[in-house]
Amino acid sequence: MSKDTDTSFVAGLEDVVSNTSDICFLDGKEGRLVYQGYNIHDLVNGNASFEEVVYLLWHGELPNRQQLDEFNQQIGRQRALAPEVLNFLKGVRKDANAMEVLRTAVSFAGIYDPDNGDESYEANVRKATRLVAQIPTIVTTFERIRNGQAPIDPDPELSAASSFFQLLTGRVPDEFTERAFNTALILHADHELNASTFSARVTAATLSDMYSAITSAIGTLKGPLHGGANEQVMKMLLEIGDMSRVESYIDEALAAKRKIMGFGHRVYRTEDPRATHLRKLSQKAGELAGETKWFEMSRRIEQLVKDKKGLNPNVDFYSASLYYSLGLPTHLFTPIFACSRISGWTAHVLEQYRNNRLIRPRAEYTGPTHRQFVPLSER
Ligand SMILES: CC(=O)SCCNC(=O)CCNC(=O)[C@H](O)C(C)(C)COP(=O)(O)OP(=O)(O)OC[C@H]1O[C@@H](n2cnc3c(N)ncnc32)[C@H](O)[C@@H]1OP(=O)(O)O
Ligand SMILES: O=C([O-])CC(=O)C(=O)O
Repeated sequence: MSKDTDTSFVAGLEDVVSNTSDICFLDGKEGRLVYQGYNIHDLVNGNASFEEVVYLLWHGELPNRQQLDEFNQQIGRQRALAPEVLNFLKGVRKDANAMEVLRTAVSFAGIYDPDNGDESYEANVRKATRLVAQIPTIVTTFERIRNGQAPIDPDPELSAASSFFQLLTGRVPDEFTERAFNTALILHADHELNASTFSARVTAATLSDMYSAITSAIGTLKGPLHGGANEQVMKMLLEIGDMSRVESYIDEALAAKRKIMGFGHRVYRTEDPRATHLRKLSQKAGELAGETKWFEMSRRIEQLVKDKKGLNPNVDFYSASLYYSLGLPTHLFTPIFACSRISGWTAHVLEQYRNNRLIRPRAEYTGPTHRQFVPLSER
């Protein structure tokens, strides 16, 4: 078959540049992650709030005091779910996968969004604000319902980090938990053209709506090669169970050519700069919880995988033991990733709408050509 394209096949689109973007700069050789010009280390060390980072990703500038107060109010006021979405959460099977519930609830929420059908840019910013506000409410409310607990009304005055714990447990978290969770939300907020963000942009580029794009992204984040890895890391730690079993577990897994979850990255060839913060927070959270074994086992796994395979931990590795030490259930780890990444997904969808072109790559055809059709009666 004649070839009508000059470009050659690149497995997994590795290093292929698909669009320009002002949102996030990733230097895989130096291990640098920059949101709209700000290094994540400066955002974390400067005690930025997650809300400031969301504003930065969407508008390209950090908010001043008045802009931040207004933005916090907008988010706080939009946390409550539409009754139809709440009823969906009450009716869905209690043993459902939390990411599947989130994916379906977000898709459902789009139908009841007050701006449904309005595709103006302003309406899309309002939809993005509702998504940032309501995804944590969906995640925490379903968790309570499935545990036989009554949903909790959101408190519009709380920060995103505090609100998550209040909606889950009914109590505002202590200072360390609030700070650690806020940091984790900042670190997961955006990451250039990762698989789920790309998926959101592909959907948006057909000029489909914001909720369709985010539904695509949630389905993509769920996979264990992407956001789903954080849950798999904790399952691995629990399965190993004890420091004495770490080395044999890793040796067996590597000998069987199984992937060690939370290691490796398509772009970073150095330490993932997010892991640097999450490692410290995991250690501190373990000390405060009075159980350091998950952190210590993680450190040992890190050493072994580095020595034996030359691989570094990614964002999903230390977030697992951190969340576990903060008392969060393992099956909420990937939905928590979505509570943060919704900021980056929506920033990219808005950017796609501002400067759109349909995303439609080609495949290199490897199947047969010119086969002779045989009628059904002769096959
Ligand atoms: C938020 C995020 O999405 S971060 C990533 C989260 N995912 C994970 O932690 C899952 C484990 N990691 C992986 O599967 C991969 O490293 C990915 C998916 C992140 C990147 O994948 P790719 O860039 O396609 O790299 P690929 O899978 O081809 O790996 C290259 C080589 O390193 C090996 N390798 C990569 N990651 C790992 C790992 N975690 N454990 C063991 N070996 C690994 C591969 O087996 C392969 O070896 P080979 O060349 O001998 O066959
Ligand atoms: O960039 C990627 O491929 C995956 C990742 O680390 C992220 O989405 O945070």
